[in-house]
Amino acid sequence: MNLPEKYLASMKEMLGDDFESYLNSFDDTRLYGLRVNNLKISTEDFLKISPFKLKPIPWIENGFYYEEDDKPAKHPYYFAGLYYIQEPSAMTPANVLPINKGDVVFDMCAAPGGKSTELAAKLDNTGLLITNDISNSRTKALLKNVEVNGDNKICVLNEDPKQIKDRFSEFFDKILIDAPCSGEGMFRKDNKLIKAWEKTGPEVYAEIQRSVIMSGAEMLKPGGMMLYSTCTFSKLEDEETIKYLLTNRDDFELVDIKPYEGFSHGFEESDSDKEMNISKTVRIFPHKMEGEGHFVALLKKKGELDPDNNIHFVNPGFNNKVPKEVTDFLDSFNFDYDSKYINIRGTYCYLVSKYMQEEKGLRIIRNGLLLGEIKKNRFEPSQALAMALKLKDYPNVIDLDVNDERVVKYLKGETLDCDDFTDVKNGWVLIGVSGYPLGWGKFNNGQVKNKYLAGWRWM
Ligand SMILES: C[S@@+](CC[C@H](N)C(=O)[O-])C[C@H]1O[C@@H](n2cnc3c(N)ncnc32)[C@H](O)[C@@H]1O
Repeated sequence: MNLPEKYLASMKEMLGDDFESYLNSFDDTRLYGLRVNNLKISTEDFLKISPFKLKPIPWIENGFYYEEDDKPAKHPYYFAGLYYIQEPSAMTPANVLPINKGDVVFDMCAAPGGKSTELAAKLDNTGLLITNDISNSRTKALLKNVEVNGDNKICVLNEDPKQIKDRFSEFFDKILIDAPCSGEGMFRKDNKLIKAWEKTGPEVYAEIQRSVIMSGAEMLKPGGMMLYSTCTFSKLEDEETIKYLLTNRDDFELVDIKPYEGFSHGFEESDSDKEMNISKTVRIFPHKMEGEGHFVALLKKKGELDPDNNIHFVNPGFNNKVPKEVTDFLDSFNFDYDSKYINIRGTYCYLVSKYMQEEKGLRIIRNGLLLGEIKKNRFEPSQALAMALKLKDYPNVIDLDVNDERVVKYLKGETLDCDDFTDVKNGWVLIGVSGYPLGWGKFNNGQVKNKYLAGWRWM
């Protein structure tokens, strides 16, 4: 592997005696990780049904290493949203940021959703998660991932944080900034990032990171917590970004992160670094533990946030009449909703978190859970709604065994013969795999017309 001279020199300076073992780590086998989606399944239950050779990631309760030939992205449970595939050290930020049920949370640089899906699982469909990315094309993958995950108290935005910081001033209880960075920690995993580093190095990213973290500081409530992370080793992008924040905002302080034997401390190089407690930040190095590389800093904004009496902005609700075909459908099964928060936009219906601001002036990719579409006085439930349900909540279900060949046929968009399901009634049917929803079908005398979202099909 050809690493840039300038990069090697900076790593040598940073690591000293450890430099050789860092270089040797490029010969180690690549690490693959998956994180169980506890919104849908407990880690214990997942382990009972997992077909993969898993090994626990010691510092992440719901994280596991898998082996390359396991191919978890080609398994029906992946389509059911039971896990998210993620590099092990990248699981750390969302794991470290403490989330309470009911929190209003902002994931500022979120696409494709690796951190947001875990934050949403911790929220357990309470509160609000605003998940944002500046790149419009990347928000498409973000939306898909939060929908597969089954999240319903979400809003996906496509904004530059600078543009919205005044509007969301002191709005959030928790903020996660997984900043755009030069990606040095991913060099082992992806050679393309080395070329990109040569074109756009730490200096360019450091400027963006300072802007993003300062916007985050304004949007956090006093007493709230903010997590800053990168997947790079550059001090300029890591410790220096935190020092920039702490120098400019004396209402922020670093907080201890639960230790793990493989974690390294951030570099504390001067008296002022010591005063700022820079060593409370955590570095993950691939020669010290089984993770590719990350930097994580947990910060608190001074003040008090009382989890039992936390005041949020509450939206008065939408002033639209919800058509009867929509409420008839939603009332036909076990679904908890307040019709005041159903927003009708054209033919589409959304269930929005009561903590979300008005949409006007925001570049919204999705506000709330897309419930479905009204078509000629009929209601068609959405793929996102199917993913947000539990199979037991819907009365008309075809639950296929994971080894049943009809599961893959369904995911490929094919019509299914299901006359062995004698109890199923004609009409909307929720198709499941071994107890977990995959999507909708229309049952008609033993045949299922496939309603799985075309863009999500198994290829
Ligand atoms: C490291 S990636 C995020 C990965 C994501 N958190 C995950 O775990 O899947 C950084 C993201 O920041 C976005 N980004 C770049 N500049 C930004 C800015 N000024 N504000 C918000 N997002 C930005 C990029 O488009 C990119 O998707």
